[in-house]
Amino acid sequence: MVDEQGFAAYPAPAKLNLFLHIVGRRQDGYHLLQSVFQLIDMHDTIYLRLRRDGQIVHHNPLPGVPAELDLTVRAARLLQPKGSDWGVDIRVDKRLPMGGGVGGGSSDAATVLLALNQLWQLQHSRVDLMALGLSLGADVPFFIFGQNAFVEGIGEIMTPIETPPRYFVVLHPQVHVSTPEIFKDPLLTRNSPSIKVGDLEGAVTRNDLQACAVRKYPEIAEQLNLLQQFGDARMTGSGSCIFVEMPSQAAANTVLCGLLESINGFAVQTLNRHPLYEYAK
Ligand SMILES: C[C@](O)(CO)[C@H](O)COP(=O)(O)OP(=O)(O)OC[C@H]1O[C@@H](n2ccc(N)nc2=O)[C@H](O)[C@@H]1O
Ligand SMILES: Nc1ncnc2c1ncn2[C@@H]1O[C@H](COP(=O)(O)OP(=O)(O)OP(=O)(O)O)[C@@H](O)[C@H]1O
Repeated sequence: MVDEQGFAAYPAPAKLNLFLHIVGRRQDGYHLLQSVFQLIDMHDTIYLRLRRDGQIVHHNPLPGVPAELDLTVRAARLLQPKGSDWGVDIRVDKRLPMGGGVGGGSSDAATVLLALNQLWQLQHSRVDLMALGLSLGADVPFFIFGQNAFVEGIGEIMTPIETPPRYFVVLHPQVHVSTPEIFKDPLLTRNSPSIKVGDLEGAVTRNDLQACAVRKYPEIAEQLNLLQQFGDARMTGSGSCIFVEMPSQAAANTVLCGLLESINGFAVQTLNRHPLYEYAK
């Protein structure tokens, strides 16, 4: 759907890391992880309008993120063929908590790659877009993959998995967690035993980054305590967001309504596929 200014809307959904184990470290310092990445129905919306003057223009840069550093602009530049007159106007309706561990920036970048691949008639394959996306962030390939997945490597090796429909309460403690800072922590567990995708059912799992984040940010510890009364609450990614499963959307809403107004939260439902899944082959 195109609005009166000629912009078309493209969703950029969030993810939860249902667990995240660190199983090793590469020579370059990047960590080898194992995780289940689950798409959820909370999303940013990216508005795109084609240009034919080769320019990439961001109309509403995020506070603290200069346009040239925004992952949407970087994704468009990465995809733009050299000397091409294809360009794009970009507007972002930011809903996903930044630095929240729900992959907002990565998902925005993936949505731009998927949408512009079509709008600019480039016909890159899904695999090519995933490889391009990895240079923007470890989570970008997952969003281009577009299916819930058991993820390994630094985030680039994906095995699709079927996950049942589920409901979660997601809370956003108001702290900005630095991902590199958490990964650098000398106390980080880096030797969790490797598991096989076939052994996922019934496996005892956790988020290895959580202990470091809880030590550094008491706000995360407090809200985890709060959610733990409802179930096995844990952190997603490198935080700060935390989540707990609920039996239904109504139960998730009831929990949210019972929280202090100062607490930021969402009731979410899982997605089976990325809404732009069909944009890549
Ligand atoms: C931990 C996750 O949230 C899981 O979804 C992501 O893998 C993090 O992805 P991201 O926020 O897009 O992070 P990136 O921009 O790729 O990496 C930020 C920094 O985190 C560290 N990093 C990240 C991913 C990884 N597998 N090992 C790392 O050591 C590196 O120091 C890197 O410079
Ligand atoms: N379009 C964008 N949306 C959000 N952040 C962006 C964007 N472009 C650049 N950034 C930068 O990326 C940083 C991380 O943002 P993001 O919201 O993706 O973190 P995250 O949810 O913790 O990611 P992850 O789950 O991948 O660790 C931001 O603090 C911001 O400086």
